[in-house]
Amino acid sequence: MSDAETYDLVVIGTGSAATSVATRCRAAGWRVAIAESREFGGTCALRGCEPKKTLWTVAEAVNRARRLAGKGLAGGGDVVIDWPALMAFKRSFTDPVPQHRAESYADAGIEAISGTAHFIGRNSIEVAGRRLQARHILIATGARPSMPPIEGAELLATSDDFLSLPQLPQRLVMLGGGYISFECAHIAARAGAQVTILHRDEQPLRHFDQDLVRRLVEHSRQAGIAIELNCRAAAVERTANGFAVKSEDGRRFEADFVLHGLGRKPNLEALDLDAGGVAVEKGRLRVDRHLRSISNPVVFAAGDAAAQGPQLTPVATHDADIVARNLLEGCHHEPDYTGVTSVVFAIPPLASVGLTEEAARRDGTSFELRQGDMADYQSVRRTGETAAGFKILLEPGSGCVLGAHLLGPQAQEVINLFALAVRLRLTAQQLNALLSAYPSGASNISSMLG
Ligand SMILES: Cc1cc2nc3c(=O)[nH]c(=O)nc-3n(C[C@H](O)[C@H](O)[C@H](O)COP(=O)(O)OP(=O)(O)OC[C@H]3O[C@@H](n4cnc5c(N)ncnc54)[C@H](O)[C@@H]3O)c2cc1C
Ligand SMILES: NC(=O)c1ccc[n+]([C@@H]2O[C@H](COP(=O)([O-])OP(=O)(O)OC[C@H]3O[C@@H](n4cnc5c(N)ncnc54)[C@H](O)[C@@H]3O)[C@@H](O)[C@H]2O)c1
Repeated sequence: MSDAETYDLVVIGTGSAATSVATRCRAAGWRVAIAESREFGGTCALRGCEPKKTLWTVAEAVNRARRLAGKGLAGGGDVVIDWPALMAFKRSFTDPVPQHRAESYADAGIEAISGTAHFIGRNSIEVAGRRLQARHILIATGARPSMPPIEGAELLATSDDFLSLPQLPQRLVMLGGGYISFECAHIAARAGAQVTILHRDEQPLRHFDQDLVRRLVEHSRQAGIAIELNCRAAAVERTANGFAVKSEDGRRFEADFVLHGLGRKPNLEALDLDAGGVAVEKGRLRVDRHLRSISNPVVFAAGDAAAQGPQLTPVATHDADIVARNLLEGCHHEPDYTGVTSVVFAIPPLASVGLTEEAARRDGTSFELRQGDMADYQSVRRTGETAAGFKILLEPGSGCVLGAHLLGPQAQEVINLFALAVRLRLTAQQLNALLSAYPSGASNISSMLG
């Protein structure tokens, strides 16, 4: 073991919650080290949003070609996904990331270290046989699949495995009706696989508007995805030619690949937080409203590891901004998760920002509702898509946009305008003042607001 090296900041992790803190502190003249146990780049760039969106883009193109077959697109019905070529295309985005990150750390003068970091004292980290002493430490270690109480859970494949499958298996069973299962199911189904989602209750994608979720479930079923509700996975076992999943109510599902879509939890196990005096409760770091450990003021947390907002990239980058400002300007900044936008990249996508009708009713918040089906809108018909709808919640009196929920071919883009409205407390009237390009997804907003 070498003597301790001293730093102003040691960052653990190289994902969306980590890098900008390291680069901003380094730009301010700080001595900074960053440690990573896997390839440099984190989940979003290597194993999450980015590779998933590449696969989704091709699956969506295939879906669109099939839907437009006979509507001027000759041969559209014959378009298929070439899975190995799709994987090669995906790797053209992901493969360069680690090297690129390593070079940018070196250019910035940040010491980048490969290895799993853990605490050896309140302000000391050990990684790759080196002891690093730091004025500040940032935990940005992300999340990992939770270990569910399912017999044979070690047989489950993860989203990492799905996103790098060399060949697509024929029969896939997805456990859990959340983001990962829906997104992977829609991609795999368009690539010709037989897909089943098992969800434990009646409300898959439970943070989304449930009327639109029901519409998406029905549409997914029409696209050939079997969705079993009230079906809690209880056990997985190997069979002669694959796997079998048993549900609590005794049903059995055969598969070649069984995906874990059961939720992710902060990735803290390897850190030896006790050695650092970093308090944890029920698997979550205890941080104050400045994202600082309540038990060790040296330590900050951000992103999925901090688990203060939803496990999403915009939350991780927002946390990173707050931590960088707390480190560089004094510790008085707090994250504000108002108007965090979220999209399930199903086909078509389902998007959401702000208050849902269900939450408003539960909390007794008054609202005016604008809702409707958009399947007949020209912008939707032109894509051949048949499932589209919206629901918007407005504050009575002021007309401020409290929440917006969209299903349809351009939902992932149009939702951002509503997100701006929710975050800045814009009114329906102000949103209606938009002179949007016509025809476009955004030009439907005035019809939605009525
Ligand atoms: C399949 C999938 C699809 C997703 N799609 C979307 C999407 O479309 N939109 C969206 O907003 N969000 C999406 N997310 C969520 C998003 O990827 C995460 O919220 C975001 O990447 C979290 O960033 P982070 O920096 O907190 O963690 P991460 O990016 O996970 O970075 C943590 C890093 O820390 C490293 N690490 C962990 N422990 C140690 C240790 N002890 N020592 C050293 N290094 C360590 C890990 O190897 C990892 O690289 C998706 C997630 C998944 C899994
Ligand atoms: N597009 C995106 O932004 C995106 C995509 C993928 C992942 N993510 C992030 O990653 C996180 C993890 O994704 P996820 O899909 O694993 O989790 P999730 O929390 O979205 O969904 C997990 C679901 O599994 C269900 N479940 C739990 N145990 C079950 C059982 N035994 N049988 C059947 N169902 C069961 C739960 O009710 C829950 O609805 C998400 O919460 C999200 O923040 C985001």
